[in-house]
Amino acid sequence: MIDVVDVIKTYRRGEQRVEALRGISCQIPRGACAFIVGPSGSGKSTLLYLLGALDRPAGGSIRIDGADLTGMSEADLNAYRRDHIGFIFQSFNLIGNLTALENVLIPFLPRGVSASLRDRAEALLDEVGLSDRKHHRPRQLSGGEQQRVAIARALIKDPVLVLADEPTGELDSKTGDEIYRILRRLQTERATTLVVVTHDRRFIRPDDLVLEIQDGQLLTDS
Ligand SMILES: Nc1ncnc2c1ncn2[C@@H]1O[C@H](COP(=O)(O)OP(=O)(O)OP(=O)(O)O)[C@@H](O)[C@H]1O
Repeated sequence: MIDVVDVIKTYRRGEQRVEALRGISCQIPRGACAFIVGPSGSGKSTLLYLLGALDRPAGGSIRIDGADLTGMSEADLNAYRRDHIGFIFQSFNLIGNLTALENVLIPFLPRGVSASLRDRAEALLDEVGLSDRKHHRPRQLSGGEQQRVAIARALIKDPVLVLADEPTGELDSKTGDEIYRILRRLQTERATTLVVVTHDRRFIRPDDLVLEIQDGQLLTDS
């Protein structure tokens, strides 16, 4: 369960203060699929980054399965993000000179890769339909294939939470449909919580949680 209470985020832009989030409260049940929607500049990515421990709120609290992100030291926050949260970005963010398999293993490269971990990475690439692309580099892969590598990379650490920021924003609609099919299948199989920022509401299903933001405030939470 993700528990967000009265979260505030303010940015400085020169002399100006931008109130990106103005008291957001919501709960996302474990294993849910939640979509953050709203107009451009409303605070969607800001909320996603706070949930992903990439930044800290100026006020309020965020708990994930009881872990209080807002109370953590910088080192603990970095470790929490590294070990428990998977990220999927619009522009895939793969490392160009590494193969698909090596990209999936990135979260573990600094700590060493065991044979069983390598097997797990290969199995994940099989699951996202890239069995015959494991040793290709990103430039040899289509956008949809690159995003599938990114999905495998997000899942390799068995995260409690997967965050996706416009995951189909750079893909055509057919490829986008495919990416959501894969994401949802893997999320359901693993009972991982998935939170997605999108402009495209056609991917939202009736059982999903919809967090609609406008001017840094939540309009609805269901
Ligand atoms: N690092 C930053 N410094 C200053 N202002 C920022 C920063 N990041 C975001 N903002 C501002 O905070 C507000 C919310 O931005 P955010 O990126 O969260 O919106 P968004 O809903 O994700 O927008 P979009 O749909 O266009 O990506 C905007 O006014 C934006 O300009």
